[in-house]
Amino acid sequence: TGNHWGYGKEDGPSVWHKNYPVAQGDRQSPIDIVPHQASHDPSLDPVVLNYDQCTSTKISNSGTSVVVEFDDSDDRSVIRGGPLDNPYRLKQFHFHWGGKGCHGSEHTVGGNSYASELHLVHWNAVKYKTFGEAATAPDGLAVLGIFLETGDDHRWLHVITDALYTVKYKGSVADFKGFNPKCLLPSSLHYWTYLGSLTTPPLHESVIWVVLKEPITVSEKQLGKLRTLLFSGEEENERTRMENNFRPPQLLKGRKCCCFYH
Ligand SMILES: O=C(O)Cc1ccc(OCc2ccccc2)cc1
Ligand SMILES: [Zn+2]
Repeated sequence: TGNHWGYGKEDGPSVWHKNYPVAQGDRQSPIDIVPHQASHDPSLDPVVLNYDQCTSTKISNSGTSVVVEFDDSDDRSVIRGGPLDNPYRLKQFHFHWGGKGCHGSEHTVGGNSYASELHLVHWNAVKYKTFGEAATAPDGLAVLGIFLETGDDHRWLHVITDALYTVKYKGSVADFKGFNPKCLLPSSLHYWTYLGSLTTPPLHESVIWVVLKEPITVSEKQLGKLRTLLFSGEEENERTRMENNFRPPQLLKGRKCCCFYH
């Protein structure tokens, strides 16, 4: 119905352009990051995450991912520095992942994809009044991308995976207070940055991407719990497992990807 989109054959990334023509724009995400072609920009500052006062409010199944929301009524949780001219407020984080044994990150590195990718979505509350307004502005959003690779259990991810049963179906929402995403960060904040877009419709070209080089490690078992979520709602008789909810890399179209070491 209408602008409904998904990750299936009929409604997936290859047909999004029909309802969202910007899908074929000049600054679409994700991209394949080629480390040796990324220019080292000495003017770039370290990225700074102030997540200390950060607490989550709720967890929900958006029908395309699992989303943890935050109270963004003040600057208690912000990302600043790096390529950013202002502090950007944390609004939500969500994941993209593959199917059993298949990789599911959105960005790729030298053509290689990771098992999954975590997106921490922030908005420029200095220049824009609401998230919705920022989401349509060229410098409105800053998304921190963190790769997940499989290995040992992640020490803190179980807090999220243990709550997934409460949001199994599309449209479900549950309380999810007190989770601080700083426990999901890798040890290094070395990053790549480039100008891109939302990786899901409406695909607005409003994202300054900051993609961390160092992945975090989660277990296959923990990733498998993400796949117990459903794309479908409780009322639907079709039960479609939520997996492979990633968009493949898009054309660079002349963009430069910069990198920062500190
Ligand atoms: O991280 C990503 O996948 C990009 C992304 C970031 C934010 C986001 O929020 C949903 C949304 C944004 C703007 C308008 C309507 C809905 C949707 C996608
Ligand atoms: Zn995302």
